[in-house]
Amino acid sequence: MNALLLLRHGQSDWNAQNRFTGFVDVDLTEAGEAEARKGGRALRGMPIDRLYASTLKRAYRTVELAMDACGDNEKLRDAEGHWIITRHDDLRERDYGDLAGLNKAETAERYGKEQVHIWRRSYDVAPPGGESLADVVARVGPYYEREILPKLRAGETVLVGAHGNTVRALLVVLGMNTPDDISGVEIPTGVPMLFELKDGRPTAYRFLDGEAAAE
Ligand SMILES: O=C(O)[C@@H](CO)OP(=O)(O)O
Repeated sequence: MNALLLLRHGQSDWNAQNRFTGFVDVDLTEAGEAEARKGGRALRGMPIDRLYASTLKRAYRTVELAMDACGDNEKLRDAEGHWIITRHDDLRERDYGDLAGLNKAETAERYGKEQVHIWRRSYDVAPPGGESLADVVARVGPYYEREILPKLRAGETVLVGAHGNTVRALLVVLGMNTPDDISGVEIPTGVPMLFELKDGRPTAYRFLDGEAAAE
């Protein structure tokens, strides 16, 4: 049985500092690296055929660390021993535009909690100079249909290393959530999500907990 696996990156420097990140290419914290390894342990025994990630290092480094901790899957390494990961800009985090780099709590004090919540969690209101979740759906959806869905239909198990808002966008693309109820969905860092498939299309998902798997 094949599956789709989504993995939000581990904690980043700017997650830890509570700053809007978006397209800014910040690295993982040590805690984020540990989360990635823990997520990888939860993937042990999964017959993974293909790896995808965004072009941002917090996403592809999470996939690399998870795969290191996962063991096996040697066919997914290149001649130099690096993990073969298809990286694409369409899988990047939502562009936070003018908010990138700002502290989230300070921004809420300045513009009001409600306004900041709208920028962060509404479906179709974009933060100034940035992308709404609907914009992210419009770039992630076609990439998924074009690149990933055919692999699932061919029977492959695919791991995608992504971001909070690209995972949320994919939940809409996959029909797990709607534009109306996605605002209440938060994605934990470094915890793999396993999607069951029917005719290559995801029908349901659950989180795989690394610690439980390690025990
Ligand atoms: O700052 C960001 O890029 C994202 C993810 O960390 O933040 P938010 O959860 O507010 O959309």
